[in-house]
Amino acid sequence: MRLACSQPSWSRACRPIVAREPAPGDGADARTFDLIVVGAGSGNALVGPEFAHWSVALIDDGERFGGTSLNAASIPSKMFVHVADVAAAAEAGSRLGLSASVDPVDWARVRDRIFARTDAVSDAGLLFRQATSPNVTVFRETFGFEDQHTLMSASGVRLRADRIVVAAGSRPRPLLAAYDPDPAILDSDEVMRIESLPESLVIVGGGPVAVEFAHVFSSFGVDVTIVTRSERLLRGLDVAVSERFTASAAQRWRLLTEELVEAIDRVGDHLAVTLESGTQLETEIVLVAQGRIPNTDTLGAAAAGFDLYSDGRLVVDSRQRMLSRGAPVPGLYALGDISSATKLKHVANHEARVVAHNILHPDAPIGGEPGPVPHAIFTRPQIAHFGLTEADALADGIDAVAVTQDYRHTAYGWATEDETGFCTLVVDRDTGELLGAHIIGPEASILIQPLVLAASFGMSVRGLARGQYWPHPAASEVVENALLKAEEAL
Ligand SMILES: Cc1cc2nc3c(=O)[nH]c(=O)nc-3n(C[C@H](O)[C@H](O)[C@H](O)COP(=O)(O)OP(=O)(O)OC[C@H]3O[C@@H](n4cnc5c(N)ncnc54)[C@H](O)[C@@H]3O)c2cc1C
Ligand SMILES: NC(=O)c1ccc[n+]([C@@H]2O[C@H](COP(=O)([O-])OP(=O)(O)OC[C@H]3O[C@@H](n4cnc5c(N)ncnc54)[C@H](O)[C@@H]3O)[C@@H](O)[C@H]2O)c1
Repeated sequence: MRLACSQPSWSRACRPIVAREPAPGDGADARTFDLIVVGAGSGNALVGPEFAHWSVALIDDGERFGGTSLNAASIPSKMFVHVADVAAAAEAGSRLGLSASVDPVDWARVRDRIFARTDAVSDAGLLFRQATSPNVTVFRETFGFEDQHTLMSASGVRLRADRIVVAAGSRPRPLLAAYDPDPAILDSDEVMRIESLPESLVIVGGGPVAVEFAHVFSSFGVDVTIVTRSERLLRGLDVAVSERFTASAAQRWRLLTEELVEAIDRVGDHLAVTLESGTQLETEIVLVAQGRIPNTDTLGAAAAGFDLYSDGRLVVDSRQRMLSRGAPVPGLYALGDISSATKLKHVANHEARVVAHNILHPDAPIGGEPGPVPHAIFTRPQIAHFGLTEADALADGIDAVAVTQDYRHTAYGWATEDETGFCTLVVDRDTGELLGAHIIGPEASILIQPLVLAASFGMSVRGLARGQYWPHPAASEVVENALLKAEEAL
């Protein structure tokens, strides 16, 4: 297998920048702006027309402009997932009386269609900022804090502002094992741009990145092995969902649980992966999917005196203000992966709206989450969830009841011959309100939304199913029936 580029396309040669002790007069020779935004992912979206009269420095060191979601995460990965879904649906046709198969996947066409679209959006976004946003100056290199209001780049550019937004995101956590750098040991930033499909892939990790890419590559005919230290995949989810998914995954992928990678060695065309148990795997490429670490180190955030969690995230209050020694630092805000415990794009987007409002309207600040945060995982089958599991609710001393509706007992489930899908609702017996919902099955990412709506607006499940029409025989009848069961159980 050849890689599209010998260097990881997303690697940044950024060294930690250690801040000096702030000194009086520091930053005097710096270029001064009304606002500095570090990170052109969700941070770029924050700078709307309402900032037209502000001078803004927009800093981003990514090889492609526009942040992780556009260039290396949610958007391209879901474009690959769509192709994988089409391939998987064709393969599944035999159970329904349809003979269909997938010819060898034209990887180059699949990949190039996706990146032609996202690269064009990235290029257009940069052009918009550089050519048609006269108040915005774009800086394309790594910056670090010199003091709490001054940033300095490796090349010596110094910028200063009273208001700074830190939206610098996160990066893949490196593999803790003995290995020499090898172009076939990849992270999620890199794996989508490989030159050709490998015959085999070992994925290290058991979270969303692992299971989404396992679905993509296995649907494209790659022999996939997952190595995870946990006893099952997606361990943070509702236990029944995690168990059902793990059982289904084990039928399609080689699954090695409670295993750690000890070493990776190159042997000719292949990599030899040695696990702590002594098991040896031979593979063409390895995908490291062991979570992400916030970019606070490259920013020198600790040395600048900002409060950090033990996992390296910036501490912010409900208004997204950055803290130093427990107190908000005037004018400084953070958002997205660099500060949020929930590393999701819709969370970063919401926080960007909060920050923009609070900068523009300091006398009428807003903050906090608008409701439960849904999380959809685009693997096969899809998974979506929010809120508490039944076990969480009981542990919190809440009088909760949980009900489960299987897909296979609905007309949609008959049509698709679904055997694995279900929807579990966790409901507060006192109020009838939804505390959580956990869905595994086709269209889960869409089916979750009426439940998010009900929970966000404090609706009781009483009357929720009967008080509206549900199109028959759509997948949404799974949710309708679950709500009817919940009402009966109260
Ligand atoms: C493979 C994958 C799939 C995902 N799929 C989904 C999904 O389906 N749905 C979902 O909601 N979420 C998904 N996520 C998570 C989502 O991508 C992130 O939560 C989101 O991109 C975070 O956005 P952000 O604005 O915080 O940071 P980013 O978009 O990462 O922006 C930060 C920017 O700051 C720049 N930067 C960092 N440090 C510095 C510095 N010191 N100086 C200058 N610039 C700097 C970086 O180059 C980067 O461009 C996925 C993540 C991955 C890895
Ligand atoms: N559909 C989506 O919304 C989506 C898709 C992909 C990624 N994401 C986001 O991107 C982030 C990264 O995803 P991820 O799957 O890489 O991370 P994750 O943190 O969810 O999972 C990481 C996996 O690696 C394992 N791991 C961590 N450290 C390890 C170590 N030292 N040794 C062995 N195993 C280790 C964990 O046990 C876990 O199985 C997540 O926060 C997720 O929310 C979201």
